[in-house]
Amino acid sequence: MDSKVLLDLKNVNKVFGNNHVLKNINLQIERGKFITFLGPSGCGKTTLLRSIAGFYSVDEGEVWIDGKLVNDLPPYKRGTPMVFQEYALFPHMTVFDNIAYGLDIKKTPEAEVQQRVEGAMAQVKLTGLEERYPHEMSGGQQQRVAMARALVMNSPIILLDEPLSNLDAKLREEVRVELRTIQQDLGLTVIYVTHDQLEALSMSDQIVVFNKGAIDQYGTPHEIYYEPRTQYVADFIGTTNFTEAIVVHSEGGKVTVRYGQVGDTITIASDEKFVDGEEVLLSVRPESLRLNQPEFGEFNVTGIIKSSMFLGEKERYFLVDEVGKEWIVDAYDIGQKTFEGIVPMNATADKVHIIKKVN
Ligand SMILES: Nc1ncnc2c1ncn2[C@@H]1O[C@H](COP(=O)(O)OP(=O)(O)OP(=O)(O)O)[C@@H](O)[C@H]1O
Repeated sequence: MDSKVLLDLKNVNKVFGNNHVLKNINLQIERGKFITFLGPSGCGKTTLLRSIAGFYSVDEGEVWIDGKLVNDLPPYKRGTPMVFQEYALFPHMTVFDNIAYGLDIKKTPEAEVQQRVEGAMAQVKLTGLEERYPHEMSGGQQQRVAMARALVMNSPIILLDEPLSNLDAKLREEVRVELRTIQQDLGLTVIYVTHDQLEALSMSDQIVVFNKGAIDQYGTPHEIYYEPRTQYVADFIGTTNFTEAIVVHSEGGKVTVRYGQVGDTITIASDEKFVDGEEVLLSVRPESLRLNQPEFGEFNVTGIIKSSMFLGEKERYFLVDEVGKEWIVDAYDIGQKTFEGIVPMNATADKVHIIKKVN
């Protein structure tokens, strides 16, 4: 086994009654990475996390942690602590006691508990706050206590299940940065569950996108965003425009497609195999489109601006093309200028992604 691989899931299946919740999950996670399980509610993220931690046994398949098959081991023997929503700190215990809890259960000698808790507190920069109670700490500090509680056990993997979901937007952003910094500084392997796309994109080394109990894509944030493998992934991550196209020619990683009413063609790079005549989808991100800049990109669409919306850092335009299809175009740096009412309007894109259709 490759020693870089810390967690290896082989053909994992989990069924609740007649609900097939995890379908043939195959996944390898490398040491020292921040991995995010991303998907809408009910797609199986938590079930997989709990199956890794040992709270659920899998119905089929194998769970390997650090080269060891752990299918039959209970949670405390797997050493993969989970941090839940609200961090599950004990409100009546001091920070020190909260962090020491797992060691106390294992009847660790007192001197060792003292030393390890102090070490973990120093790692997450909480030294000096030993005697505080959770309600006397900020949300970010509580998150760090929860991390220290996992660190003190010398765990190979830390599992976090939507740990920021109860924080307000501003604090969430702060704690995100903090969590990522701790993970990188200490070289931890973290699996993080969220349904928040921005959170996944901004924190992760790799993202696993779940679709109804199966993995649709496993890749870096950039790959997931710019090279979504399926329509589902493209749609779930951020906002995009889809349009139908037909493959005219495909050779050497370059695919030429025909699209739109006029039958324009464009050549797009892709690792996937396509055949001539194949029906495909094109995905064009709103920020890849530029209004009234014909030289900007090869892909183009013409229509009428129906409405616009001010979103702070950008203005979002809704353009309706000749066949009544609506396109979202995001324009940055335009100040007070507005394109509303100008007809016809042309938008061009420099980045277009091609996606296989699933039948
Ligand atoms: N203990 C259980 N018994 C029966 N069904 C369960 C159990 N746990 C989860 N499920 C079902 O399995 C499916 C996946 O749930 P899971 O919690 O893994 O999804 P999720 O992607 O984590 O969603 P969320 O973000 O809402 O937690 C759901 O249909 C859920 O109802």
